[in-house]
Amino acid sequence: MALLDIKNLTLEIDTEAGWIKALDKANLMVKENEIQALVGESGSGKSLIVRAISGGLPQQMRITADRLTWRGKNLLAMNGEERREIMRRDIAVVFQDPIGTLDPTVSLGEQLEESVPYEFVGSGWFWQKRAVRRKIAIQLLHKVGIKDHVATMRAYPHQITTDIGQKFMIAMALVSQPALLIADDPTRGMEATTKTQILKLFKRLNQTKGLSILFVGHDLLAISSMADSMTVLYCGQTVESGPIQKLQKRPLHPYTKALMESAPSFRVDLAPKSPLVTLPGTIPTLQHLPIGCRLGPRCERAQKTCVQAPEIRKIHDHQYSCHFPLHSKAK
Ligand SMILES: Nc1ncnc2c1ncn2[C@@H]1O[C@H](COP(=O)(O)OP(=O)(O)OP(=O)(O)O)[C@@H](O)[C@H]1O
Repeated sequence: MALLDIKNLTLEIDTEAGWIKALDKANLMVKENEIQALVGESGSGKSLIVRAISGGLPQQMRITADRLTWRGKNLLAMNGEERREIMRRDIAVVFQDPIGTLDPTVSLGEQLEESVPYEFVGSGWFWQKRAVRRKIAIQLLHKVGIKDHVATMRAYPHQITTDIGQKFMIAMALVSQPALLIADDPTRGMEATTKTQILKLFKRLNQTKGLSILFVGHDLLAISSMADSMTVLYCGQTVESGPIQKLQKRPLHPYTKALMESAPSFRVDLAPKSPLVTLPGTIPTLQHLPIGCRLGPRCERAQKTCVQAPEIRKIHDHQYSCHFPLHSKAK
């Protein structure tokens, strides 16, 4: 059974121009023990999917879905408390801008110790419980590659670097031993060495602890080095998903191909100094969304039919939504 299963998720935002579909029937599945990447250009709706999973959307957003389940249970039918319990124990999210989500007035050590679930602390006198919390916190910091736990635990959020901040937030996320870690663009803006450390950490957690990871981002090189499968989002619509090697070797959606080609080293067959092939135009704003397949105006394979949104088609574990996929006879 899939851990997380999202089918036809639509998220509308109330804007001055009325309700706008920022996500239009998006699909995503994360299986047990896998690293699933969610990729797409900036503004394609990746963070909105993360917010829809986390719950607690602001009033100007509303969602509908044919399926939004966690281990088969309907998240949309749950009350606030049930939903929070899943987010407390089963699903952990590392958001963008890690340090901004911490309390600036409390030391990192205290914040981490406080977030250890009471179930893990056991019974005893308060100083015994505090010692258990501290031990768990130190172990977590070492696990994420923070060696100097003393300095880190004493520090306040404004005193640490972005890299330590990101590792610290991963430690905070792991404290409840979740089954799924959602990392929203966790390596954005990081220098190469730290990025590699974080990616290796994710891979290790996946391989040794069986942690499932939803890795959200646009760094295709990083993603190809660690993810098992990939879901590609364009302007709020899921265009393709499947095992990463299949998408890499033989993408079926023109957008996936363009995305791959925009990351030159991702393509094994690209000759040195080849010109970069990218799509013409830019991702449309929410106020000017094309009808049907939203890639239409930028797609050289588009035809009249593309004003109707394509249904999902499947070839084994490879799914795509395109009327005129690559490698097909049409066009
Ligand atoms: N609170 C909001 N009000 C209005 N529009 C919003 C809001 N949040 C997101 N959007 C719009 O929804 C679209 C998708 O945003 P989202 O942040 O999910 O993109 P993204 O793929 O995560 O981008 P990035 O990679 O830059 O983080 C964008 O056009 C964004 O401007």
